[in-house]
Amino acid sequence: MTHEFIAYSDREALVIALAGRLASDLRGQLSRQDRVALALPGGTSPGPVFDDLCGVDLAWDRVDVLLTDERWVSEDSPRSNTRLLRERLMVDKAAAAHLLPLYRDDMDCDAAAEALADRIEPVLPLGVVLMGMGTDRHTASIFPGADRLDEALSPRAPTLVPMRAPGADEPRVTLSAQVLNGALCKHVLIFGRDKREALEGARGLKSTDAPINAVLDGATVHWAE
Ligand SMILES: O=C1O[C@H](COP(=O)(O)O)[C@@H](O)[C@H](O)[C@H]1O
Repeated sequence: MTHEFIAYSDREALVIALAGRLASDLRGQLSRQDRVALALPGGTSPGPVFDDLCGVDLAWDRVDVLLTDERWVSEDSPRSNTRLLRERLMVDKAAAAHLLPLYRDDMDCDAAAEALADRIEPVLPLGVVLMGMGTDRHTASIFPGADRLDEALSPRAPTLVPMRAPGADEPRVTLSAQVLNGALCKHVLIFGRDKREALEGARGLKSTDAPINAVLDGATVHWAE
């Protein structure tokens, strides 16, 4: 399994470099094709990257933005990843991008997964993906011990998998490892010594114990303390 690991001097340096890298990946793909799909994580880490990325000059009207995963909570919840995207990415120049939400308030996540997947599939494969990781080594909402973990890791996985896990506070939907791995450019963002240790400790573990391992091949990991 090969991935590149970049350690930055501090978080600010990481944020500037990563936003620049995502922008250049997007520009490169937009120079060769009409549209690009960009998948982004939620949680606590990516907000500052979104703050920088949203102001960059590129053909945002040709970018389809989606989440790597969503917590099944309405958009007025502070835990909503869609809310984070709307507030921190879909502003400034990036407001011209097309957002494909991973949440519906009229259904539970099991009933909605297929309908949401129908809207995502026309924009696949992903052009660029940024993923996060928890200290339990979950990525997107592919958690160790989750009820549909094997399905989310399978090469025959559906696009979007509903997920419940002991480590997740609420039901989720997540892009499967197959969809995440289909991206032309893969990046992982992690902050803090504990996450670096978790990543190093994942070496040699099965993906069921360390789901991050299922998406690391060919990825660039961006880390700062
Ligand atoms: O719950 C989630 O967790 C991961 C990691 O989040 P962080 O707060 O530790 O940065 C995130 O990548 C994922 O999108 C999110 O739903």
